[in-house]
Amino acid sequence: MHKKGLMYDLRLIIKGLKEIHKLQPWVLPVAVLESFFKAIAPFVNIYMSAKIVDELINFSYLNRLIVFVGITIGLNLIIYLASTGFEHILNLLIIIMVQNRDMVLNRKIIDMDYEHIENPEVHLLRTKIQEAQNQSGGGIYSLIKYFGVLIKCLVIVPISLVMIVDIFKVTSNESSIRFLNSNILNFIFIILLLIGTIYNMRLKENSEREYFNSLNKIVDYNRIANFYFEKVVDYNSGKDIRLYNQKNLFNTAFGEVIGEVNKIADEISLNYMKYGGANGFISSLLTGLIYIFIGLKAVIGSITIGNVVKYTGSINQFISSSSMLLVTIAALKINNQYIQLYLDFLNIEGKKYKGTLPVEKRNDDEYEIEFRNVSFKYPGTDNYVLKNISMKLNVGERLAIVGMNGSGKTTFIKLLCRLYDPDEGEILLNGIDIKKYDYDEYLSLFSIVFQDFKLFSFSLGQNVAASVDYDEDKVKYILVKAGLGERLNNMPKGIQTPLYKDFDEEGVEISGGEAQKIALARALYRDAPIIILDEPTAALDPIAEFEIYSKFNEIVGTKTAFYISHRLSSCRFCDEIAVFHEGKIIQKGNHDELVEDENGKYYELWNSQAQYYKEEAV
Ligand SMILES: Nc1ncnc2c1ncn2[C@@H]1O[C@H](COP(=O)(O)OP(=O)(O)OP(=O)(O)O)[C@@H](O)[C@H]1O
Repeated sequence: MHKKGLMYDLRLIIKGLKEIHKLQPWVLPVAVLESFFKAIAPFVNIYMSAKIVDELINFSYLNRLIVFVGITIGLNLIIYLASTGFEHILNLLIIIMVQNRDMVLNRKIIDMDYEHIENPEVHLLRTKIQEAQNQSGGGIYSLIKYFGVLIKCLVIVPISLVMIVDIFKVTSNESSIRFLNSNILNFIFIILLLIGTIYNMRLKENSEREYFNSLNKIVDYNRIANFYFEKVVDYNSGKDIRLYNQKNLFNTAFGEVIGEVNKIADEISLNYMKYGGANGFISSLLTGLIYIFIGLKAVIGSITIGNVVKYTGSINQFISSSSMLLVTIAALKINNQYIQLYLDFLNIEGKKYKGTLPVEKRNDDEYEIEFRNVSFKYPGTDNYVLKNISMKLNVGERLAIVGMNGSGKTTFIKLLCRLYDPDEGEILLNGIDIKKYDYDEYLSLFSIVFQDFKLFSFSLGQNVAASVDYDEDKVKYILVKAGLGERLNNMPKGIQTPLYKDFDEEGVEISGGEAQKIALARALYRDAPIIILDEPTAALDPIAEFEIYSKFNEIVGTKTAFYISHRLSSCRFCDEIAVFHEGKIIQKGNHDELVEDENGKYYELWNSQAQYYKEEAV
């Protein structure tokens, strides 16, 4: 929880401005210049109009009049050119700043420790930032906008005060007009003006606060609505929605959210009517008051007619800018919550210990891996998913990991490739704790196919090589090896064919089994010394599965291999099988040894599957 208060708000605004400066160093100076020129523009006209009117009334020299008109036109032109020029530059810079901001956020996610990616709180934080941006530009974008308005108000308020101050000078003591030219009238005017202005400011501030609060609520509902929308348009969810007739479920949930959003939209309109009406009324009173006061001063001759223009214009500028100043401060305070989200996200720290030790490059692929008393529970949970795991995998060996759903097999692999670090115990590579190795070098030892692998809407070749540039012959060779030769021949652009139709109409849709073969090919292309396959054949047809198994030794070669599967028959070719149960390794050995232990879990699992095959065969 962050401590709130004036200093907190100020500090946050400064931090936000520093971020803006990092994203695009020219945005702030250009915003200041743009606001400055916009702020002084009305005063040039107010001041020069007063001069021209006075000159017209006391007409003496045409030349002077021409000079005043010339100066007015000239200054207007310069200020117009400067302010529109800076406005254009600023808009361009803001576009660049926004792109850089998105890049910073995306890079942060890509570089983040994996455990943060799986953390729903981090996900929620990122979604909230995105929603605030989509909804109202909340965050960095709004900060630069409000900053510009703030500068403009901060320039206008003192200038207007300087321009007004003369009106309060008492110039004559003539008894008939003494009251009209007295400090008492000035005092009454100032008090009425202040009361009206402050009241109007409060009204505007309240109105904006309520508006922002309502927007804030909409951000939350929009997040939910977007979730449903994404699911509805996603063709993968489309099947389930239709087949299980979940249309009503979605329509009702969507309808409820839209209903809530509409309620808030009504609130906003009501709020505008309520505050807008009151604000308009007070503003009219104030304008009347100003004209009466200045008119009286003109009637008694204490100010010139030209100055009537100057004072009314300046007072109006003062009133509108001072209330805008307050509104902007309120808006900045509200925007601070989004700035805080942005900073919180950027400040998510990597907890992973990053070692520096280079991994020994071995031509013989002699890498030995040992788990020593490893225990682990997922962050934010209390249950150990792995308990006191100890095992050693010798060079070139194939280890099969079997066990019931949720017994910890995938988690074991996640620890091995340091997506998480163990809470207790250590994992060793050639006798050294894997944390000590340079992380990227360590990861380059592994070719992994997870069961929930993802392919992307790039070309087939780029998917296999996981890179923009690649060795085409090698990709083709490996695709054939992974059993995708025939499908490749049917692809319109061969390995250049884009996968999926997200970005390219010529993209091809692929089946689950084909996707699995491509994922396998990606692992093989990497040619790392340790290969990990998590349910690599689950989506394959029996023939493809048979082909992969029969080529398994050829595919794996001299590599060390970890192999997770629920099909025990496919684990028989492994040197060792580890049976996981409730986070522990309860049995170890090769198939023949394990199947002999009639009281063991492996025997139970094996028989339940074998029985199924036998029954099928009958
Ligand atoms: N990110 C996570 N956060 C919290 N708990 C998790 C997370 N991922 C997995 N678990 C839990 O850890 C346990 C082990 O999961 P794991 O995926 O390792 O099992 P598995 O043996 O691979 O299962 P399966 O055979 O179904 O793939 C499960 O109870 C699961 O709910």
